[in-house]
Amino acid sequence: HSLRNIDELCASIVRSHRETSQYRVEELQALRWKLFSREEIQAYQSKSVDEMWQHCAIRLTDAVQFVVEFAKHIPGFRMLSQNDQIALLKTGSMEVVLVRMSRFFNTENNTVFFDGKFAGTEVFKSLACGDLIAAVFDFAHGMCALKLTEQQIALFSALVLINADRPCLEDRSKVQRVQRSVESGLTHILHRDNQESLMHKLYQRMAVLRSLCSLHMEKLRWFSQRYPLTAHSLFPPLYKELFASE
Ligand SMILES: CCS(=O)(=O)c1ccc(CC(=O)Nc2ccc(-c3ccc(CC(C)C)c(C#N)c3)c(C(F)(F)F)c2)cc1
Repeated sequence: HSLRNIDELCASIVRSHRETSQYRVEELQALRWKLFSREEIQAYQSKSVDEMWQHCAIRLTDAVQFVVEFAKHIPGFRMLSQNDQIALLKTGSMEVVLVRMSRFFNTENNTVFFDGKFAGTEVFKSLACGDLIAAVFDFAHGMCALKLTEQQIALFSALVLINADRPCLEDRSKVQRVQRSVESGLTHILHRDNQESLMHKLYQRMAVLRSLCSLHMEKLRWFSQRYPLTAHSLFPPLYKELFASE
C-alpha cells in the first residue's frame, strides 16, 4: 500500500465510525453523572427474567444496527459475498457493540450508558446473568484503561469485524486481504501516535471479546430453552438472525 492509500483507508473508517455512532463521546461525558434513581433501579429489578431479557435484546439490537451500518462503509467489506458479510456480522457485531459501549463507561462509579442514563450492574440483576454482566463491565474497564482515541477505536472496531478466522467463511483469502489492509491502517495510526506497544494489548482485548461473546451465546441458548416463546416471538428479528445459533 502506498501511504496515500492507507491514509484514505483510515480516514474512511474513522468517518464511518463517527457517522454510525448514535452518541458522541463528548455528549455522554456530559451525562456521566445522570444515574438511575432508586425507584428506577427497583423497576428494573422487579421485571421478570424474560421481560428484562427482551428489554436488553431490543437495546442491543438498536446498537447493533449502527454497527451493521459501520461495517458497510469499511473499504472492502461490500466486495465480500453476502454470506461472508453475514458471517462476519454474526460473530463480530456484538464484539464491536461492546468495544463501542466501553466509550460510554464511567470508571469512577462503575456505570455504563444504558436506556438514557448510566447504570451499575445492579440494574441488570433480574437477567439472572450476573457473570456475563460482570464480564461486560470488566471488559469496559479494561478498554478504558487503554485510553484509546476515537480514531484508534474506529480502526480497532474494523479489525474486530474483519476477521478471516471466523467460522464458515466462503472466501477466506478475500477476507484475509481486507483484514490485512485494516491491520496496516491500525498499525499506521498507532505508529503515528507513537503507541505501537498498544498493538499486542489490543489483540489480548480481542481474545477477551471472543470469550465474552461466547458467554453471551451460551446464556442466550439457556434463555431460549427456558423461555422459548419470548426468544422466538418477542426478540427483534435481527437479534435472532445474528445471535440465535440456528
Ligand atoms: C453501538 C452504537 S453506539 O452509538 O456506540 C451506542 C448506542 C447506544 C448505547 C447504549 C446501549 O445500548 N447500552 C447497552 C445496551 C445493552 C447492554 C447489555 C444488556 C444486557 C446484556 C446481557 C444479555 C443477557 C443480553 C448485554 C450483554 N452481553 C449487554 C448494555 C450493557 F452491556 F451495558 F449492559 C448497554 C451504547 C452505544
